[in-house]
Amino acid sequence: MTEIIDGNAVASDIRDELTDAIETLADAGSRPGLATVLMGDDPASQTYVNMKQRDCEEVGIESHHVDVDGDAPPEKLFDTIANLNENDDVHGYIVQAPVPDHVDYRDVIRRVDPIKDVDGFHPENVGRLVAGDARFRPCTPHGVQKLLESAEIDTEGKDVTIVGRSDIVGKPLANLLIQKAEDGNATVTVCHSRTDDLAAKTRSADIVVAAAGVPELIDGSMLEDGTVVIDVGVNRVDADTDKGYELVGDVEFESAKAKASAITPVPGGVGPMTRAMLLYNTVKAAGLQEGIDVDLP
Ligand SMILES: Nc1nc(=O)c2c([nH]1)NC[C@@H]1CN(c3ccc(C(=O)N[C@@H](CCC(=O)O)C(=O)O)cc3)C=[N+]21
Repeated sequence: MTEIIDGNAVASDIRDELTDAIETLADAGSRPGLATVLMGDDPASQTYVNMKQRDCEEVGIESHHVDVDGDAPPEKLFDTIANLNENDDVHGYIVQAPVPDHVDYRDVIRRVDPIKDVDGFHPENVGRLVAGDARFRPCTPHGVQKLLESAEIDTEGKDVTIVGRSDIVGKPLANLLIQKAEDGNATVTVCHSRTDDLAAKTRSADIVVAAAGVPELIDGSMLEDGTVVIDVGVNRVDADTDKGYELVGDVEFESAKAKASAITPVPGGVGPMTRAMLLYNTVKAAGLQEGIDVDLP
């Protein structure tokens, strides 16, 4: 039987455990605060921002939100960032990607105070992660590690094929999984759109992580029996539903499930974990900034 790894359940457990850490902070007179910044009106981004606000309420994190007009000059966004850097009630914040085309996301990230960079995207935090001294693990890669751990899937000595080389998933996850650590020690292959013979790379893997942003790129014919399949894709494709779209992963679920020993669904797999690990980083940020030791899950 193929195990369906339930991201909603694992994320919920993590939120429960974070509640204890948030109580420790409260006893010391501090309440963690998370802000989201959204420039423009991308509908998917608005959905995520709303979900993050609900998550915060559930665990007792104060949530803040700033909207920036999509047509505003980049300086408008930079001013928002400067204000958040100064705001002691905000321990962490994220600038939702993508930003409009006239803004360079790299210029944005560099302005975020690294101690408040709960996405883990600032060059200082990227450098620390690569050096094996991570402060904030990027939320999606960290969520993938926690999902594997929850399903008792050991990465030590395993061949992991990551499909996708993004700065927010593929690259940091590859770095985390090769580290000399209990949740690392894997042999990692990173594939991308220019990879020759992708199927050969996925077939030779013990664990496949699909993070290319291409709907149903990976199907069962590209997998050997017994593979663990982690689907990071959250693609909105037009469909005849109430919302006018449906969410589709980077994995063709049914054919992959027939081969996999364990697989994550979309929705309900990695997505909720990304949000849970954002709360985790916010609690960690609050502990660091307030000088309070917190126990993290
Ligand atoms: N600065 C920044 N940080 C991010 O972490 C970031 C970002 N920008 N831009 C966009 C991507 C995407 N992302 C998701 C988070 C949660 C779900 C999620 O919770 N998905 C649910 C369902 C969502 C739905 O119903 O639409 C699920 O898969 O079950 C998905 C995608 C964070 N991102």
